[in-house]
Amino acid sequence: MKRIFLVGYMGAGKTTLGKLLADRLNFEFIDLDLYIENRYHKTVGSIFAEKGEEEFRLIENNMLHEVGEFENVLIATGGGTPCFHDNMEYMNRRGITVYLKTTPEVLHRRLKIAKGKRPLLKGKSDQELMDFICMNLERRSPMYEKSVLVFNADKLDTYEELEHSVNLLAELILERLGTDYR
Ligand SMILES: Nc1ncnc2c1ncn2[C@@H]1O[C@H](COP(=O)(O)OP(=O)(O)O)[C@@H](O)[C@H]1O
Ligand SMILES: O=C(O)C1=C[C@@H](OP(=O)(O)O)[C@@H](O)[C@H](O)C1
Ligand SMILES: [Mg+2]
Repeated sequence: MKRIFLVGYMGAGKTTLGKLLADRLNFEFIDLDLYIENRYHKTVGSIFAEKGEEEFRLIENNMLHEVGEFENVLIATGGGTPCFHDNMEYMNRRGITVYLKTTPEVLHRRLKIAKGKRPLLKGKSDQELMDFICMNLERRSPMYEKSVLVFNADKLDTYEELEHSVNLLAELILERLGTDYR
């Protein structure tokens, strides 16, 4: 079953780490948000604004089921993906799920500078952002924790840290896949 799903909160590093990890494992990289944006010719932000979150979650569910049919792919999901519809169960049936786990403090530091293109965070003050992350992460964690693998993704800030994390995670996944792709 050569299909990997990265899950975790916004800012956990699914997109950043995912790209490098896919290269390392020789898997095709798919970012679910980008896949949706290409298909709908709209940004995630404008889908939220024009159709609302409920409609976005239906689109996300449909597109997940589409990419979940592909082989040899590493899919970076959106932070909310595991928390709606049958998505988490579906991913666990279709491949290896990996939870990129991060503390609220690290997420806050990253998202402070990257909240603009995330509709759920837009316009929040620093304090509001911290409160939202803590509350929302607590609610979502039980879904993330259903992943097959859990990986600490707090250290992705420098190139060295990122490379180290990619190496560690690649080892973990290769072990799980039971096949040597190196
Ligand atoms: N090149 C970069 N320069 C500065 N910060 C970055 C860079 N790449 C990622 N980050 C930070 O790390 C966070 C994690 O990025 P991302 O991979 O987009 O997370 P996710 O896909 O899980 O939401 C970003 O929101 C940003 O704060
Ligand atoms: O957590 C969420 O509900 C969302 C996370 C985003 O993806 P990232 O986790 O890549 O930021 C994107 O799918 C959308 O803005 C909603
Ligand atoms: Mg992302």
